[in-house]
Parts: sequence; structure tokens; C-alpha cells
Amino acid sequence: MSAPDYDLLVIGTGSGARGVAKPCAQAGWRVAVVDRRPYGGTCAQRGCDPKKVMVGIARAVDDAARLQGHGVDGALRLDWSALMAFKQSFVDSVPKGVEAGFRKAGIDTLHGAARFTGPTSMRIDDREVSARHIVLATGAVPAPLPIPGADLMRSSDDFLDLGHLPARVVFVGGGYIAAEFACIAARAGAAVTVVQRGPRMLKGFDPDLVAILMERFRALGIDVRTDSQVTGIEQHKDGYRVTLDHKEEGASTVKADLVVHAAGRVAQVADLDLQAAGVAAEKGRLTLDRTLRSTTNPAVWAVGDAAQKGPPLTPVASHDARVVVANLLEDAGAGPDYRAVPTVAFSLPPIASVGLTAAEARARVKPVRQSCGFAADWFTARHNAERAYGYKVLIEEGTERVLGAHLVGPHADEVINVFALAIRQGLTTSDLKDVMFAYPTTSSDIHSML
Ligand SMILES: Cc1cc2nc3c(=O)[nH]c(=O)nc-3n(C[C@H](O)[C@H](O)[C@H](O)COP(=O)(O)OP(=O)(O)OC[C@H]3O[C@@H](n4cnc5c(N)ncnc54)[C@H](O)[C@@H]3O)c2cc1C
Ligand SMILES: NC(=O)c1ccc[n+]([C@@H]2O[C@H](COP(=O)([O-])OP(=O)(O)OC[C@H]3O[C@@H](n4cnc5c(N)ncnc54)[C@H](O)[C@@H]3O)[C@@H](O)[C@H]2O)c1
Repeated sequence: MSAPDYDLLVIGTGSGARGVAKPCAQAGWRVAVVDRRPYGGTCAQRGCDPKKVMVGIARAVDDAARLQGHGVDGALRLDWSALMAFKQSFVDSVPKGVEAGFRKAGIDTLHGAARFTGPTSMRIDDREVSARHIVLATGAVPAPLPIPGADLMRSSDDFLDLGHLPARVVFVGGGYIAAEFACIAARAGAAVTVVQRGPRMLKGFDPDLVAILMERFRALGIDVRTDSQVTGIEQHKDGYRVTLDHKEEGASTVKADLVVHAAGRVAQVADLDLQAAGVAAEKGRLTLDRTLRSTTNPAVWAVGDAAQKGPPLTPVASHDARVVVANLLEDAGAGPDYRAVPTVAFSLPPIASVGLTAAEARARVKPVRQSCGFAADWFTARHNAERAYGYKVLIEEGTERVLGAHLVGPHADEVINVFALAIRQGLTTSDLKDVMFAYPTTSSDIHSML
């Protein structure tokens, strides 16, 4: 049998792929990466980064609106096409820069759609490539929605590329994408409706804090329809009709000029021909052991959104990559450690969460103290003219270790990282109280939150 072309072939060029390919090349392995889309993956081109640029501008408009009469005189207007051009200035350089980075590291850069032809071989367009190890870092795609008219929905990729923002926008689903994009669209002047199947938006976040955020959504004019499932979309001369089915009230319709899929994403593994490699999957999920290796093909590993072991977030993809590198290069037999993964929905204002939830705390044998409050009268809230400010911190009784933290309000997206550090390092409330936080900052409120 001839020697494989590479020690390692990585499918994808996003955060997970980069985190695996580069250290292996540095260790002297022959490595290739492949992508069928422009290099760089979701986060930098169609996710976190372009979204954050857009939220930043929406926040500037929001700040000005809230501070009207407190020194700001005259409303700001969001200029959609200038915003898009600014966003694009970050995205345009990504593919070239990422590919150059791989090449500089001595990695072969291939282009095309990869699919398995055997346990250690893949076809990339018309070329056959073999490798000792194959890492799937293929990311995720919008979950298929089995409703009539599903093809009329636009994806988050499309929303981030809209040349013009239509007047009426409906988001199907009420998670991260809906929360973030709804705020951008509302601040840009669109009439926004969010249709959420469950009893509230942002189901992974603290319910009391989501309730605080929802007051702000109402003030922004965002119409949130909870307990409602989208059952169909039709195209009419004057736009789309989105049919909803409310749990108790039954069917109704909402008119829209744009309908955006915000109903969850699934691992992008359906078109890899996993069977040809003997890679097991169940209901679209790869079957992986605790070291992120396929249980049925020891040459195949997965990281990030493709692995779906941890929450589908960029820092998790990078963490998975470090784990797989340790397993590939040192045979470490390591598994990921998803304790205290902080997460933020970049709404206006942001909502954030890390560690134990209040519901998990109630189910625990060891008692947990909850320190929580609605902090609209604190200095941070008042000088930002922001009523949506609240916190919930979960503390183990006896040891006083911080186990969970949940925040909504100004700079929640930054302050959550302090709690992530505390939880990950097993710090106690007195450890945190011992820290002198710069004043006046939102982090300096942490002492009062404990
Ligand atoms: C709108 C949006 C906003 C987000 N915002 C945040 C955020 O603020 N913070 C956060 O932490 N996370 C955020 N996420 C999630 C985050 O982007 C992902 O968790 C992360 O990018 C996953 O990285 P990855 O390396 O696993 O996959 P990806 O970066 O998705 O890379 C997968 C790559 O594989 C390629 N590929 C797939 N199949 C094949 C094939 N068969 N052949 C060749 N190439 C293939 C794809 O083209 C793609 O380039 C967001 C996601 C979205 C959609
Ligand atoms: N800030 C961030 O970190 C960030 C931002 C955007 C996306 N992401 C990642 O991307 C993933 C996908 O985001 P998302 O917002 O699409 O999914 P999500 O999982 O956050 O939320 C989807 C919601 O849609 C609801 N839903 C599903 N089908 C429905 C239907 N037919 N009608 C009404 N509601 C329906 C679900 O109940 C769920 O609450 C997330 O899991 C997240 O990890 C992260």
C-alpha cells in the first residue's frame, strides 16, 4: 500500500480547523486543509465578527436614543449601506489572509468540496487525497424546517449581506440570531417580529433576565410572539405571509418583506458520505468518543460545530482543536472541558451567562445561594440611561465558590468574562471582593452582585 499523501487532512478553514492544522504543521506533520467556500469559516465572515461590527453601529444609535435630553440633542439615523460597507471592510481581507497564514505555516491549501471515498481518503472535486488522520471542522448550517415555503426564508448569511433592509422583517425562531439581528433591524428602522416556539426568547439564558430584556425589546418596537410555531410561508404580490400557530390562540398571519431563518443550526456532515469511511452518525450527529474521535473510524476526529459536543460557539471550536491536537501529537487521551463556557447574545443591551443556571442550582444536593437583583437604580444603569440591568450569581453555600453568573445590561458581554475566570479557577466571593476593580466601570459592580 502506498504512503498516505498527508499526516493530517483538515476539512474546513474556520476557527476549529486553524486550531488543529497549525500546531500539527509546526510539529513537522505534512498537513493540508480544504474548504469549498472562501477561506476563514463562519465566525470571521458570516458570524461573530461581521455581526459585532453591525451591533456596534446599532448600539451607537441606541446610546444616542437613550441619552436624548441628557446631553444628546437630535436623533442619530442608521445608514444601512454605509454600515454594510464598513462591515464588508472587515470581511473582504479574510480569505486571502487566512490562506496566506496556512501557507506560511507550511500547510497545503486545497479548494473544493470534500467527501469520503474510504476510511482515510477523500475526493476533493476531481482529486483523491489520503491522510493518516482526518479532522472534520465543517461547521454548521441552518436546520432544515419541514414547513411549506421554507425555501422562501433567507439565512443569517443573507441577512449579513443585505444591500437594503426591507421595511418588515420576520425572524423564525427566537434564539441568538433573532435576538441580535432583531435589535440591529429595529434600530435601522424596520418593523420586526420574532416568532418563537417556546415560552420565551433565548431559552438558554436566565428567564428573569430575559424578562428584563424583553421590556427593552418592546420599547424598541420588536414584536415577540412566544409559544408560536411558524407553520408556513407564502409569497404574495405585496410580500410574504407567515402563518403562525399559537399554542392557545391558534393560527394567525404576519406580513413581511423578509423572512429570516433563526431556528437553530445543525452540524454540516450530511454531504460528507460518512458511510464510505465507516464513520457512524445518529440523527445527523457524529458519534464521537470523549476524545472527539469517531467511535467507528479511529482515523477520523471532529471539532467545533461539526462535533456538536459543546455549545456551538467559537471559543469551543478553538478549545476542541487544542484537545484534538494533544490527542494527535501526544496521544494524550484528553477530552474537552466545557466547564464555565461564557456565552453572550449581543442584543441591545447584551445578555450573558456562564456556569450553573438557577434551575441546575435547585437540582443540586449541596445548597446554593442566589444573589440577584434588578439594578435599574444603580449608577451604571442611570448614567447609561439604561433600565435593563440585572444580575443573578449562584454561590455554593459553605465554600462560597462562585458557580454561575447571569447578567443583562451595559457591558454584560465584558463583565461575564470575569465570572468565567472566577468559576473556571474555583474562586470564592472573598477572592473576588479582594480584587480592586477600576472605578467607575461595570466590573466594579461585581462586589455588589455577590
Ligand atoms: C450569525 C452567527 C453569529 C454568530 N455569533 C457568534 C458569536 O458572537 N460568538 C460565538 O462564540 N459564536 C458565534 N457564532 C457561532 C460560531 O460562528 C461558530 O460556533 C464557529 O464559527 C464554528 O467554527 P468551526 O470551525 O466549527 O466551523 P466554521 O467556522 O463554520 O467552518 C466550517 C468550514 O467548513 C467548510 N466546509 C464544510 N463542509 C465542507 C466540505 N464537505 N468540504 C470542504 N469544506 C467544507 C465550510 O465552508 C466552512 O468554511 C455565530 C454563528 C452565526 C451563524
Ligand atoms: N452570540 C453568539 O454566540 C451567537 C450568535 C448567533 C448564533 N450563534 C450560534 O448559532 C446557533 C444557531 O443560532 P439560532 O439563533 O439559529 O438558534 P438557537 O438554537 O439559538 O435558537 C433557535 C430557536 O428557534 C426556535 N424554533 C425552532 N423552530 C421553530 C419554528 N418552526 N417556529 C418558531 N420557533 C422555532 C427554537 O425553539 C429555538 O429557541 C446557536 O446555537 C449559537 O450557538 C451564537
